[in-house]
Amino acid sequence: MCLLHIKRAPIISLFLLRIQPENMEGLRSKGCTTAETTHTHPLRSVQLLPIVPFNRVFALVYLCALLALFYHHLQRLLSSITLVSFFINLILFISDLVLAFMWSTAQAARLYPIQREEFPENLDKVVKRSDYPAVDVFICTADPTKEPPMSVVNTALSVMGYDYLTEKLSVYVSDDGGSALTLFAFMEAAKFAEHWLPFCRRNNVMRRSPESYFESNYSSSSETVEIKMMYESMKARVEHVMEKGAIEDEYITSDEEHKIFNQWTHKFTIQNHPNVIQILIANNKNKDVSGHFMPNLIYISREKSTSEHHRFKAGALNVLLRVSAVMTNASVILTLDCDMQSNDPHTLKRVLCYYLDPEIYAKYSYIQFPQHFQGINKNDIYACQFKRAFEIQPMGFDGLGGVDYFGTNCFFSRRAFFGGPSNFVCPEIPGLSPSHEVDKPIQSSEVLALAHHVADCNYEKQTTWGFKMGFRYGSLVEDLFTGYQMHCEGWRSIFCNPNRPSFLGHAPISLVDLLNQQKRWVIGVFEVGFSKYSPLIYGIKHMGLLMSLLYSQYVFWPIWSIPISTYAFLPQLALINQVRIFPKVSEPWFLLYPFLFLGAYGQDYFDFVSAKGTFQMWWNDQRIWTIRGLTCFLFGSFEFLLKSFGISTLGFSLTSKVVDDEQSKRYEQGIFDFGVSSPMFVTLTMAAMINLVALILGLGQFLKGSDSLEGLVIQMFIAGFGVVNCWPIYGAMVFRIDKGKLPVKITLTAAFLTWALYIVASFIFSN
Ligand SMILES: O=c1ccn([C@@H]2O[C@H](COP(=O)(O)OP(=O)(O)O[C@H]3O[C@H](CO)[C@@H](O)[C@H](O)[C@H]3O)[C@@H](O)[C@H]2O)c(=O)[nH]1
Ligand SMILES: [Mn+2]
Repeated sequence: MCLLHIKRAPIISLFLLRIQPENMEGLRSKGCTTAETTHTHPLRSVQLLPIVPFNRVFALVYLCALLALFYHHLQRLLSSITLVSFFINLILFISDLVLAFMWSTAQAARLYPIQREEFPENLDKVVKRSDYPAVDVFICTADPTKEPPMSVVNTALSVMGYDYLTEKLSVYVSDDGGSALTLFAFMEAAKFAEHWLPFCRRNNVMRRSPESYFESNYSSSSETVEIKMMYESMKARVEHVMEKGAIEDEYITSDEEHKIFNQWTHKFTIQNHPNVIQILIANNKNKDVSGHFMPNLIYISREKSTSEHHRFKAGALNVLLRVSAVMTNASVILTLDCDMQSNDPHTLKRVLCYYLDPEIYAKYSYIQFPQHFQGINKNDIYACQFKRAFEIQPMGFDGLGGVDYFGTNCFFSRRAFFGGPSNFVCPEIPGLSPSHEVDKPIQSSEVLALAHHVADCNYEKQTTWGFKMGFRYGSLVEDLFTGYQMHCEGWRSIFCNPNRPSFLGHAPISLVDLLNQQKRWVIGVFEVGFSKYSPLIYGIKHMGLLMSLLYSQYVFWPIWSIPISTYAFLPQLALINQVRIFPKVSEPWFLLYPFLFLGAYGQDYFDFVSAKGTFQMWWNDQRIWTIRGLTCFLFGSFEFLLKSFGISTLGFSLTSKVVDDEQSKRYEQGIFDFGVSSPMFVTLTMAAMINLVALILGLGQFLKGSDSLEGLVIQMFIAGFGVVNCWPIYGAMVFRIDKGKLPVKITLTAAFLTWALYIVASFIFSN
């Protein structure tokens, strides 16, 4: 059976097929020879992006310009007369070296980007519905105050509503917050699901999270009014319980429920408590109001003990992997964060367009869908969409051998958690093996006893969980690390980006939340980049040059802060002191600079708009890139250093999913939100001040008609560019009075430090 149909861009592809990386081999050989036989019902196609030839030629041209630049750099470095000029030249050289390295990593994504398409409508013509594989969904939550249970419940309902064989679907919820309130919300949700699931089926609802459905423009009828009332009353109960912080007796309706909540004894704390595993819906038992079986719904709060490291989300996912192996052991696993929801009930069919092919199942470890977000403001001022990482570069990764794992919206083959495709790592008990057949109902006492055993917090001792099996430990970005390790083991992966987003989620919408989130990522990626698994040492041996280069872009992500900080301060300080550090307009070397700048920015802009971005979005995206360079990249790197020296330990600081009304109003209006006194804002404000001062002084000289100006054009341009980028900061510093303005303390600290920097720089430059 061949389910593959390769569609290629003409002419160039013939050439490209010869030089494409071997990872595409599987797709190619199978596709070419057997596509014709099932041509009438293809399930998928692959296409090379037409931009590829241009990308390759441009990469060559740009490379030549870079070589010229470094020749010029070396020349200047060797001809430096004073120590000061030597150091300035050295800093510029290092910064440009980092830029060039990051450029080369980005090229890896531009050499072979592919786009896939699936045809789930053909599925029924090729396979019987009863042959569909079982699917286990993993949803993680960790704190009921930062991740409101109602929103987690909506996530679960949205996937429980998948258009699939309900007897083959199971939803596992991991609650690292160990909260009875979250469990209460899920017990309510299980009751509501009896009405909600048949309602969605009958009305062919596309967004099966009730909250989003009722926010949308649905057509009102007596049925919708009724179900909405049911939903609102459930929501009111959950929110009431949340407000009280406890479940009052009137909300507990049976002895069984009493027994469940009695597990929360006075000794029960978040850091120290026994396992709670609760089967809320069992698909062999519970039926919805229309008589249909429902998907399994299982709540798990794994055992925690202050003496055992719980390994954050990766630890939670590994518990889910084992408990689900004992209960249902589905061959396909979906991981979902609690801030994501299904936006398309037919997504599983799309996944089957790949996984029904045993060839694909044997070689590909996961199918990653992009993270799309709702509630992003018009121009995405904080660049929350991460278009480059979630949409553009994944196509490049995919063409080379496999997209990285984003931590959510990803369908794994269970087998991939147990060693490479040709190197099976056997779990310590046979009941956890991906090939093990579950033959007992999930509520049976044996199954439950084993489930409790494998969820114990010391179960992993003396096993290879987290190192050779399951989700990987050792990095705060367990997602990137896990996907990376799988690629090193020889797995490939698929990027699937349908027109209608399959998932929609929430991104942080306050600047400080965003920077803190990315500070955690910085630490996490460095934990990979500077480990023995670094792509430049380990990866290159296992995945080849291009894949490891591309991964390097992610694991060395924070080193952007070297060139960004240099270009945010050095040319400006030199300009203030009338010191020239770039070529004059009349020198031929001058031309390199506009070419390199416009070339990089232009290509980036093109990539961005090709992924349905707008000019303003792109502009905001590059602004946030510079802001990151001056804030979370710097501070995260520093924290990573402290951690490496054993001075501090770092945890997974959850991203808050709650915002106040004023904050979201400002966000909707596109106004930057500073508000809190984060030290990260100090460096940012300093850069804003220096750039403004440099530009004003530079313009002053210009009006005076000073001779030296010809040499300072590049510096003037950089300061001007800096000022335009810092625009929102000046407003927040001086003109605004709302709560989101820059705190006075920050402005004053930054002003003092800027002044100190200015004095020191003047002293240095005058010597
Ligand atoms: O000890 C923990 C910590 C977190 N989580 C869950 O992990 C998910 C992601 O946490 P969040 O605070 O939303 O982090 P983000 O930075 O928004 O998440 C991105 O980055 C993470 C890695 O840092 C990935 O795990 C995520 O999938 C990816 O979306 C949430 O569902 C949490 O409930 C746990 O289950 N246990
Ligand atoms: Mn998140």
